[in-house]
Amino acid sequence: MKTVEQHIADILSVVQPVYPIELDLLRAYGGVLAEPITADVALPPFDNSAMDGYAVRMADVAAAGPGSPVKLPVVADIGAGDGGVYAIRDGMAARIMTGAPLPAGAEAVVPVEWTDGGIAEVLIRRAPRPGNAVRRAGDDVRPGTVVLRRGTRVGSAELGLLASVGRKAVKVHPRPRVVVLSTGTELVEPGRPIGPGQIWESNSFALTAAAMEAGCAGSRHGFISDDPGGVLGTIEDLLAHADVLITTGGVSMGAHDVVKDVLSRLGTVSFERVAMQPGMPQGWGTVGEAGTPIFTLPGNPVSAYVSFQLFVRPALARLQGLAPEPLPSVRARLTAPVSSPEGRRSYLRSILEYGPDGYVVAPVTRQGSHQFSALAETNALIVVPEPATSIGADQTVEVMKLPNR
Ligand SMILES: Nc1nc2c(c(=O)[nH]1)N[C@H]1C(S)=C(S)[C@@H](COP(=O)(O)OP(=O)(O)OC[C@H]3O[C@@H](n4cnc5c(N)ncnc54)[C@H](O)[C@@H]3O)O[C@H]1N2
Ligand code: MOO
Repeated sequence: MKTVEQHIADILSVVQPVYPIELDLLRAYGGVLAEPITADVALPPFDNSAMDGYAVRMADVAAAGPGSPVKLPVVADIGAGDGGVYAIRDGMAARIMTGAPLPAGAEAVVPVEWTDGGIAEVLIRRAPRPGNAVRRAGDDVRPGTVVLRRGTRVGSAELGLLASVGRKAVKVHPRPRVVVLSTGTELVEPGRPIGPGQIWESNSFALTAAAMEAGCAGSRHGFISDDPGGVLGTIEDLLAHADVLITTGGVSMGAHDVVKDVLSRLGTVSFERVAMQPGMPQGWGTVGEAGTPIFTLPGNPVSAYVSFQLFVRPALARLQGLAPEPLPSVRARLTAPVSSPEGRRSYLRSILEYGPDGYVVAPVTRQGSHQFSALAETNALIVVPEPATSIGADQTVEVMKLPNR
């Protein structure tokens, strides 16, 4: 059997980033920058007021106090967006609004609350410190600064920053379109009644959401029954809409393991056994003219989910131009003994907590590949190395943190 590392390495040796494209800002949301972003101008571009008030010179207002107000003539009224050229000299004040350019000669802004709010003249009742309520040009960003690095995901803050440095569009690796298709004659759409031998389809929901959690545009195709013609035709149709295809089910030793049969005939997908539990039967390869990566994950719901996190997630990172990092892991103290089949690496569903003595991890009791309720209770996977068949309580183990949990 193949090791987990070998399987990841094989996948990553083929998967390439989605070709970067230039997208208008809101369309770029969720993509990953394929270029560094440099500010051409300073931010703010000019000295300006942080408050509504009066631009003043320090010598005039230093002595202002509640009992000794200072009266100054108001020589200008400067609003945000005012492109005029203004200056004040000793003995003058200018009325100024938040964001308005500071007049030449001004040394501070007195907030309107410290004054009588006068239009022609103003009475100032409190002395500002030098530079009060003044925002200097370039105090946010200096011209020539790289404000966003290549490989940054474009989220809400990044979009705001891109707009504020004047960008209309950016080059990004767009969110890969991940289409999830389940197979199985026993499957029924949730909401519909189930008959004997049937179950509600769940893998495609979990994996579509997991793809979204990994930064992709996930879409659920749903499920089809184990009919070779249908599976082949559906996969071919989906290729037009997918950067990555994920199927679940039909890859082990069963008489109706249709995904395996159909894709083996295409010859680009290999089906292997990886020395792990859950998730031993794995298939992956490329299909169609564009060489679209396809992952054929095992049908057992926990196996499909764990396989996604171990194998598909790093590939999706690579597709987005990101480092194909494994899930983050920590060392934690086990609260209860665990067991594992010899020669296979187990990923045991568990609850990881950080307490006064560091990380502690509690395995859940239901570790079956079909026991999705146990998975939903947990936030981590205990990694039991291949040679180990058991690990005692209080031992320290490696624990992978599951995303978004
Ligand atoms: N003789 C052997 N039998 C099995 C082996 C083996 O090595 N020898 N491997 C077992 C392991 S491990 C796994 S994992 C499964 C993988 O089987 P398949 O990928 O072929 O999946 P199916 O047989 O189609 O389904 C397995 C299981 O999961 C349920 N399922 C499938 N799809 C869904 C779905 N979309 N939503 C909810 N549940 C789903 C399905 O009903 C089965 O119970 O094979 C073992 N067998
Ligand atoms: O290896 Mo299977 O993936 O246990 O359930």
